Amino acid sequence: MNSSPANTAASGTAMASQLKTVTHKVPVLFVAIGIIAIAYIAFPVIALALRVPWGDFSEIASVPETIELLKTTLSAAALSTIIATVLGIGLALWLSQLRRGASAVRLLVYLPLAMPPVVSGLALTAFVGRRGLLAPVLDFFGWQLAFAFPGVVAAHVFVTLPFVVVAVDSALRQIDSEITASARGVGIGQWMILGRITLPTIAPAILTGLGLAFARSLGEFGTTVTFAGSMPGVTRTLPLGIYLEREISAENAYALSAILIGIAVLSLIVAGLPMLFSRQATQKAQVLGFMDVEKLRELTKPDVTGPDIKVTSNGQTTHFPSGETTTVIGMNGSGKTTLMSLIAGRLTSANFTLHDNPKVVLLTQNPGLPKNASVNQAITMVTRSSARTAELLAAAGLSALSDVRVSTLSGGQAAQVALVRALAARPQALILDEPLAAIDVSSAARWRRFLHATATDRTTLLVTHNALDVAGLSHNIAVMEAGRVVAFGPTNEILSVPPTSFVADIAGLNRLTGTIQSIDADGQTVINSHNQDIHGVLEIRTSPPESVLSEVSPSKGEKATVVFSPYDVQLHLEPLGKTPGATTIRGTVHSVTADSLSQLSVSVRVGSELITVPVDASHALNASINSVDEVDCTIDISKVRVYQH
Ligand SMILES: Nc1ncnc2c1ncn2[C@@H]1O[C@H](COP(=O)(O)OP(=O)(O)OP(=O)(O)O)[C@@H](O)[C@H]1O
Repeated sequence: MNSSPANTAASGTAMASQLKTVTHKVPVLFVAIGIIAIAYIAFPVIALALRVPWGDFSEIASVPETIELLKTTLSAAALSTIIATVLGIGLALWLSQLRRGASAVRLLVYLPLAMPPVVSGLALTAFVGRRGLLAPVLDFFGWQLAFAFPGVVAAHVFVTLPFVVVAVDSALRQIDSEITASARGVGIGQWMILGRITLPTIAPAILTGLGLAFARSLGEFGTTVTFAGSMPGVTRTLPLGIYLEREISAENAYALSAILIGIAVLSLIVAGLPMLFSRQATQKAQVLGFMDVEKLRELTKPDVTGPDIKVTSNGQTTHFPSGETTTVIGMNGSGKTTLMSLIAGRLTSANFTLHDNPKVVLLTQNPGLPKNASVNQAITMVTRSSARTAELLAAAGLSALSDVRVSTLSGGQAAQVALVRALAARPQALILDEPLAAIDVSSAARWRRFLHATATDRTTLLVTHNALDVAGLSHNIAVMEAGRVVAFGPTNEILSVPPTSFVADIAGLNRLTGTIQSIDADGQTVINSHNQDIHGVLEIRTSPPESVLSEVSPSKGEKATVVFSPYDVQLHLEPLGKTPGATTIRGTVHSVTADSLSQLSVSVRVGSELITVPVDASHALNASINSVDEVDCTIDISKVRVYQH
């Protein structure tokens, strides 16, 4: 049956509506503990509710004394919550960028939570009381805090501030740092990052902090009575009123307590409402369009072509030419990401210099898109024009994603949107770290076509482990090992004379190292590699890349590299005598892997190095190759290339 795009989308929608996350049950023990914990809180509240004289409740609630208590309580709570929220958000934002001393500041901010209320009141008295440290300043301005309403607010701010800081600080610490780093990288200003990315992300935490601060302020007692006293209509809040009423009429005290609990519950509900109504965003299955390579190229071209990227790292200078793509390859941990982060200005080091200052955009494997924004909004933060964003998305074939929330994008969709956003900044230098790894084969092919077409517009550095990227996109290769560029040169030269075994793997070649034993007039050379003599033909390179390989007249005892194709190797399970015209390498079988159902690759260990030999699957099975078997590998001498180090 044919499935049209419309059908596919419709079935995708139907699927999305049926999706539910599987919840994993916790052991019954924890259910029991949870119930005990809830009961521990609920039963005292229920017991209190049973003692409230509900028949007289409205009368008690409406007497002038109660209204007065409520006014003082609510105004102090509202004012102190506003002040604590402003101070708390500012402090938490500062803490989020503080490297040293952040733990000490956190300890200090959380201190009021651990201080006995009376001690907090005494501390405030010592600081801003009538004879406190700041008394001369307060007197100069004619301000009085102690035993006055501002003192109530000051006491409440002191005890509620930690609630806001704890909530906002922990939310800020959970923000993916790549989101803000990549936003800065594509040129989004710090106020826009704050207003459009950071604050919307932490909004639920701000509301939680605000609700907790308000509720805590409603119940504040000890600090207030110690610092501001209990003057009716001025500093006496509801908790103080309840405490005093307890001596006169327990029933009235219970009724006032019910009012206090009611307001506290209401404030927590109001603070939690946005989370209650915020539904988990979902995305319908989308059918993406086709890419218009030329249009996308036109829309993302830098205004001025940038200079070469010239960097000096640990005393070694490397040029990444403008208008070309350089693939940066190397084993895991060889320092590729670190070098790219240094070039993009995300890391600094005393041993690193970037000589020119092109407009660099780095796109890491993490798309770093703001989760709360739609795709359209995320890109418009860069373009500042929704019309241009729409053009970009259309050219990239991603219009269908325009209104989709970033948090609901699939990994491959997010990777493509992140590419569009990086390009929207019209970078002079584009650094891409495995940009196509998450993208499906046909979309990746389109992006490869685009990257190939746009290479002349800028300097492109591409960190990749993918041989297709290297073969299809790369003008030059930089090979990294142990934090250094150990070889740099045109792609075909680096691939034909792999400077490391890692590059040999990518190039699909076998590589062994050794020392030159002899060279005859025809260039026939004998190399001693792992105590074996290997015969080959010496190749003198006419344009050596800036690498470990160089053009010097070779002589006996010098280091050399032997290169040959796996397809030129014959594998023999029985020891061979001398074979005319061929060189023999003895090794042990290291592993056997299946390239396809009909073809296997046998990895043969030669000393500390490995070579690969493709063999017919049926042949290998008949011969039952084992990982410990000794084998002979023969290669036609004319197919063995020898290069001097
Ligand atoms: N020039 C350098 N100076 C100091 N430390 C470095 C340097 N280069 C790399 N490192 C350290 O080596 C580690 C690995 O580096 P990095 O993440 O850059 O490797 P990579 O090649 O990108 O690895 P992968 O392919 O796994 O992503 C990091 O902890 C990094 O801090």
